[in-house]
Parts: sequence; C-alpha cells; structure tokens
Amino acid sequence: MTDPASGANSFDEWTRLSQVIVGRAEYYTAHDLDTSWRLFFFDNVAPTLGNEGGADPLLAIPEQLVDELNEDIAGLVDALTGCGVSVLRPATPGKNVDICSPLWNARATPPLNVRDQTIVLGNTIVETAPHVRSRIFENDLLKPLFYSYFEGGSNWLSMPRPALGRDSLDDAYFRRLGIDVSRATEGETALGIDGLGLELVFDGAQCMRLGRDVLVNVANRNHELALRWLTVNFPHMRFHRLDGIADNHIDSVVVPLRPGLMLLRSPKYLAFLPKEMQAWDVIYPPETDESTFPKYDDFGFVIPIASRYIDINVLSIDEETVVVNSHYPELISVLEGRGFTVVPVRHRHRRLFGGGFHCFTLDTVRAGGCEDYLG
Ligand SMILES: N[C@@H](Cc1ccc(O)cc1)C(=O)O
Ligand SMILES: NC(=[NH2+])NCCC[C@H](N)C(=O)O
Repeated sequence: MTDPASGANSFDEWTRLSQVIVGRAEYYTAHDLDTSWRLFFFDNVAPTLGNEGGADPLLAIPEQLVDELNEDIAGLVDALTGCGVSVLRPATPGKNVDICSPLWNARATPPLNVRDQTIVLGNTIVETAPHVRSRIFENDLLKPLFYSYFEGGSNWLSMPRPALGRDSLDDAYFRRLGIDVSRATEGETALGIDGLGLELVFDGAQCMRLGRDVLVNVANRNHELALRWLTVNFPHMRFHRLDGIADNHIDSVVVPLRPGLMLLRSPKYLAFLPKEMQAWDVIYPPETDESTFPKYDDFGFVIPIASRYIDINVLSIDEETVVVNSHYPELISVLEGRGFTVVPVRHRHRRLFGGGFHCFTLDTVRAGGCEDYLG
C-alpha cells in the first residue's frame, strides 16, 4: 500500500520534509475519561473535573464536530501534498472499539495525534509506552506503514508495553507542585499486578529532536525509566533531560524552527533548556483573540484538553516554510515578519481533540542527518 521507499530518515524538526504520516479521526465520537485519561490531562481538565468517572466515563463528542475536524485534517493533507510532501495515513479505525485488558476496559482512541506514541530517531521507528489506556493499541493502525519502513531498511523498536494497572502511573509532578490529584484517580476500577509498581510510561511528544541532541521531558519516575531506555538503546545520541518542563508533552511549549530560533511558550521555560539553546533567538506566542477558540458549552462539553498555546504546535516543511493554524493570524504575521513563508491551514477544534499540526503528524523523512546543532 505504501511505497516502501528507502526507510525512515528523520533527525530534527525543520530540515526539508519529504514524507509524513498524518493522523485520522474517523469515529472520534467520545473521550474515555477513565482515571488514566484524567491524570494525563489533569493540568488542563482539573478546573472542570466533576464526578464523570466511575462506571461509564464516556464523554460523547457531537458528530458535527468530528466532521469539522475531518474537514480540517483533509485541508492539512492537501496543503502538505501541495508543498510536495508525500503524505501517508494510518489505517481507518473501527467504530466504538472497546478494549478489554486483563486489568481494565477502555474505548479505543483513533490514531489522530500520531506524534504521541512514536518517535522517529534517524532511521529507527520507536514506539513509545502510552499513558492513557484508551491509546494502548493506537499504533496498530500505523503498523502497515511501519512494516513498509522496516522492509525499506528502517529499524523498528518498541519500549516495553505498560500494563497500566492501578499503580502504574506516577503523580510526582503534581505532588512536587503541591497539587492534589485525588479527583483524577477517584473511582479507579482498574486492577493492579502485585509487586509491579510504577512502570516505564512515556509519550513520543515528550521529545523534541535537534539532530544528535534530543530534548526529553522527565516529569516523574515513569518518564525517568523511559529516558534510561532511550539512553541505553541510542548510545550515539545525546538526550537532554528537561526536568519537569511540563506534565508530559512539550510541543506546545518549545518548538524549534531552525538552529538558533525557536517558539517558546514563555520566558519562564528558558531555564529548563540546555545552556546552548538558552542563547537561541526566541519567538514568544503573540496574544490571540480568545474568540477563535470554539466554545463547546452548547453541547454540554466544557473541558478544553489543550491549552490556548496549542497553536504554537506548528509543523515545519523546511527552515523557511511553516504550516500554521489560519485561526492564529497574529502568529502568522510574526513569522512572516521574520521572513518565513507561512502555509495557513484551518484548524478549529484543537482544544477539543488536544492536538495541533505537530501532534497530528509524524515526520518520517526529512533531509537532515545526525548533526550537532548545539555544538
Ligand atoms: N498538559 C498536556 C496535556 C495534553 C497532552 C496531549 C494532548 O494531545 C493534549 C493535552 C500538554 O501540555 O501537553
Ligand atoms: N503531541 C501533542 N498531542 N501535543 C499536545 C500538547 C498540548 C498541551 N498539553 C497543551 O495543553 O497545549
């Protein structure tokens, strides 16, 4: 189905993009708000968290919004194709697929945010170790593509699959900040495994790739185990531990646009970065008109699972060309003022589905190599 081409090659976030996987969202008609979901999104959902967990934690998403999301994704695919990028897609997810593990049940999440469960490190595809139970089989829908890359010469590794039982996830990030997460874990129905304790749990979107250097957000013991796994398996790369720069993903916090220039959520994040990056030029997100974020109260949906910074989650086509949400004209002007060519693509429901263009994509082939950009 895919042209098996010559395997993956992707070391960074900005050299010329030639092949990318774009996620899909058919049947994304519910969020399963189980305890693993509520803990993962706690930073964003805490203010609205009620007692929706328990026996039936499914939160329905109106089909009209899913259709609108799919229209916007189609626009992204067209824009990327128009830029000469080869676009591959995961297999289509099934409708209302329920997962039954020996320890818990969950409604499967479609493979929309394909950035989250995989990191491409050069010609190696690394499947990561999901935090959210509903996402545990998500990568299966990318396997047709992963097999093609493998046959084309790529390596393909997987972090140990977590059991995600009742004691697997660490809330240390929140404890350190003095935040009580018991509202997220209340009503836990999952079973545990004696003696297992905290597992290796980690999402691809906790990394940001800069050639031979990779930023890795480590906010707790789950992540620390993953950093150890990465270091052991990729001894030729340099992993930089960002010590709790965020609860988990970092691609709406720090987004490198090319060596020496990055988007950064705010100056307070500078101190978390490697010394060399602290000297980079920075673009901070310009103020935006809050009305560009759709309100979902009409549908009885008040939980935004992404912050308003989700729109700095851009995808670079090359060092001068960036795909940006057309609903963030303020950022488009700033980037154009810096000499970038902006490819505007409409994306309405980023705070409902929790992803921007960087999240929706997995850049498998870029021109760059294992360079030392921090040297
Ligand atoms: N607080 C996380 C939560 C999150 C993760 C993934 C998402 O797709 C959306 C939200 C973020 O900043 O990264
Ligand atoms: N790869 C991703 N899914 N990234 C999404 C990060 C969203 C981030 N939690 C925010 O609230 O802005």
